[in-house]
Amino acid sequence: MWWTLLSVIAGVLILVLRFSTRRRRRNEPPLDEGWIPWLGHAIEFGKDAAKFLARMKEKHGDIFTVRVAGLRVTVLLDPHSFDSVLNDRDSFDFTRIRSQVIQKVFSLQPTNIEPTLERKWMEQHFQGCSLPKLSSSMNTHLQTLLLHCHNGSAPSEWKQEGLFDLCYSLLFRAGYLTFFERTDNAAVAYQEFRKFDNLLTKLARGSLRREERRTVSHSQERLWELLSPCGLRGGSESSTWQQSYCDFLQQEGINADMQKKALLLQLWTTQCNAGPAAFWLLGFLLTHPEAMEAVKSEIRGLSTRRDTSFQQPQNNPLEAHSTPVFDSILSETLRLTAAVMIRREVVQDKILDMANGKRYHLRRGDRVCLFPFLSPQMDPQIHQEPQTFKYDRFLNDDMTVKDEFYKDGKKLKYCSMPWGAGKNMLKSFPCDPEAKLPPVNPSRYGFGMLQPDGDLQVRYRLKRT
Ligand code: HEM
Ligand SMILES: CCCCC[C@H](O)/C=C/[C@@H]1[C@@H](C/C=C\CCCC(=O)O)[C@@H]2C[C@H]1OO2
Repeated sequence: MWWTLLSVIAGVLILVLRFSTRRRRRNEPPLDEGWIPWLGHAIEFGKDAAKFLARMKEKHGDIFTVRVAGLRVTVLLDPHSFDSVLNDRDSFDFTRIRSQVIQKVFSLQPTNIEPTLERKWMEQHFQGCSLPKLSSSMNTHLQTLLLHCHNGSAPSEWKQEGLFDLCYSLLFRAGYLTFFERTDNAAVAYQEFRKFDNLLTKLARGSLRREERRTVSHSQERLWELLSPCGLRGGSESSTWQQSYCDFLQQEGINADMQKKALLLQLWTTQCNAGPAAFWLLGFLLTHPEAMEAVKSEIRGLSTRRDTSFQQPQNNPLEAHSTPVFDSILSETLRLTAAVMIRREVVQDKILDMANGKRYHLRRGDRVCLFPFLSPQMDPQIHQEPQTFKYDRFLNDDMTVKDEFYKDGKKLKYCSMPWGAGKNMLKSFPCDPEAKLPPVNPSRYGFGMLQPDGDLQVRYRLKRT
């Protein structure tokens, strides 16, 4: 009896292994299936994608195919060859992957909205004439929040807090007030947003525990509620970005339930990167006195100029002037901490031409993934000592912005890709002067700006000017 059962199980296992594994064909990239049936490398990938892909790069080179949760993913790590993928929209599609992840994370059903129509709407509301208005409103909200961030204590008194929470909370609330104009609930929205954002990578990978699933559902419900005025117009003349977006969705036949879910997607995409980016930028400055001195000196130089832009609270002087030192520090921060994954589905068999002349056959139904964080951003051939923060890495000797970088003697079109492939006054100190920045949370590779594992405690107060 036992023997029969065991041999049936063994037979099924052999069949699963036989049909779920694949052999590498001639002209295909090196194939690494991993040893766990079906899952392949999914666990290692989800735990720390950068570490896993660096190990695979070491083993196979700039292109290889790995098995991840039933899918074959061809990873391309040669930035000179990125355009072979990015410029071929007939063979590589991103709409299906995007809708799948959006459905999983935001419960948003795929719609028939033409992607170019939505992009056009976004451009109209975020770029061109709309941008200065948004930017000025953001600056005003930031200043107001900074003046009131002392919860009753005098603004000039020292306060201690984790820098990450300080930055994320400030940037989120200012962004929320700018886009959603709901003055009553920004702090509550932030609390719920952080709970949701903390579990978002697990939600996307389908690895939430039961308790975590409850937390996510509860935060989603609360956020939908907070964002929900779609269709329940307050004043008929309401002209917020939020109302206008809902009108656009309504015209495209999207019902009220989906509209509020779409608003949460927009809240997340517009707010999930700025706070963490501000944290890393300030964190690097606070732990690198030389960089702090250089940027302060650049700003002092600007503020002694005889112009009025510094006197208008709604203006951000950095927007109106050339600030190569600040720009270099920002580029260096993003090089080290922005980690998007550019994923595509291969929709027809394709011969991929690499910049070195090699050609690889890619199979229809597989996925392709570019991970610019590993290369170009952390590639030692492109950026010397890539793990080290060098504030002047993006500066030329004559103090102009440096944007020429090389790999294999050839100039790179992409030397850092924090923005993916789309077209698209506070005084503070670390509490401990020797403090180091916390390491990154490795589960967030692939989801935009990285977040720290831990925090950097700072003391801060508003500086009298
Ligand atoms: C350092 C800060 C930021 C980084 C690193 C960042 C990065 C990105 C990346 C990688 C994408 C995906 C592009 C693609 O699909 O190819 C994206 C999309 C987008 N970002 Fe940002 N972003 C930042 C800040 C912001 C801010 C402050 C806003 C708005 C207030 C914003 C609004 C958007 C929007 C609307 C999209 C399009 C989303 C979509 O396609 O549905 N981002 N961003
Ligand atoms: C999980 C939400 C998908 C949002 C889609 C939006 O177009 C992209 C916005 C990016 C987002 C990148 C992070 C994760 C995308 C995962 C999709 C995939 O695996 O292909 C984040 C906000 C914007 O920049 O960073």
